[in-house]
Amino acid sequence: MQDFQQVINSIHKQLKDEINRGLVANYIPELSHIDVNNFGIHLKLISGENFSVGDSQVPFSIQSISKVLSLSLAFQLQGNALWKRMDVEPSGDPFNQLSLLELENGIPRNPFINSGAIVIADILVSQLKNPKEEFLHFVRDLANDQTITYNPAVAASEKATGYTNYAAAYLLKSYQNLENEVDKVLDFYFYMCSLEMNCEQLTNAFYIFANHGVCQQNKTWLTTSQIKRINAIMLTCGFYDEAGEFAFEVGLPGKSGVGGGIVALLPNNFVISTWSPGLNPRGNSKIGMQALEAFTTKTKLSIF
Ligand SMILES: NC(=O)CC[C@H](N)C(=O)O
Repeated sequence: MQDFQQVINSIHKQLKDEINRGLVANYIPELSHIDVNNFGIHLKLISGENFSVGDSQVPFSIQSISKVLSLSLAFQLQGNALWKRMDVEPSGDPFNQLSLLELENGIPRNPFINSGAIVIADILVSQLKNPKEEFLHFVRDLANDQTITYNPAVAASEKATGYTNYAAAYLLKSYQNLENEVDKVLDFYFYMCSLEMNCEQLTNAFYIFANHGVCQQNKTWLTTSQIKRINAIMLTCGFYDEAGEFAFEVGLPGKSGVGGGIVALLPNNFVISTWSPGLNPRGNSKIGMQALEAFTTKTKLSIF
């Protein structure tokens, strides 16, 4: 077996002093205080073995990574009916782009751009009695970790400044693709994005995507076919308008968030998470992408 600890140690060492680390997201004021020098990696093999380096135990705002988890819960509850309300095509546009939504009559391109994730939030608000509590329980159970929580200050900060998300939600409403009131749906959406997890917790939560829907506690959460579909959407749409570049450089399905986290996986093999809060111009973690490119190149483990 390869010496995975040595591989991630060397990647961490090589990138930890890189001067150009990208810029911390500041459009959500509460995220702008995060130290750009944080850098952690956690690798979990399908066997359950763990390898960690750097700030892998420090919780951070998972932001758009939560969109994979909300899609999973909505898919579990609604099955294929949810595809009537959104598509599964990459947008090739930034995550908060609105013009496509108008052009395509209120049907979001995919569940990982903001408008698609707002429709998923609407589905969960309709289906669940206490959406915030039940979504949090779902994530905690998936990761087998009851310490995972929301950060209400981050949710409030985004609520106060999230005008583009309000615009997207009103546009969806005008096309009758939002059942609930805009404020109610966005309140849940902002909480969902404010979830805090560390690299290890993320690999635990995403273990099911590498293991046909079955978590480490042997519980089945989604069918093999549903997992296949979610992994396909992660590969084609997981990195906003940089999904092609991520597939080209890294070659794994994955998802990023503006908090600087990335989680990626190789089915039947491993889940890996990185956190480095500096973003490139397209909103993906700069150092995280470089670390994952180095990982799949050094280990020769990618879907290609
Ligand atoms: N890409 C992201 O991580 C964006 C999530 C953020 N909460 C937003 O809606 O803008």
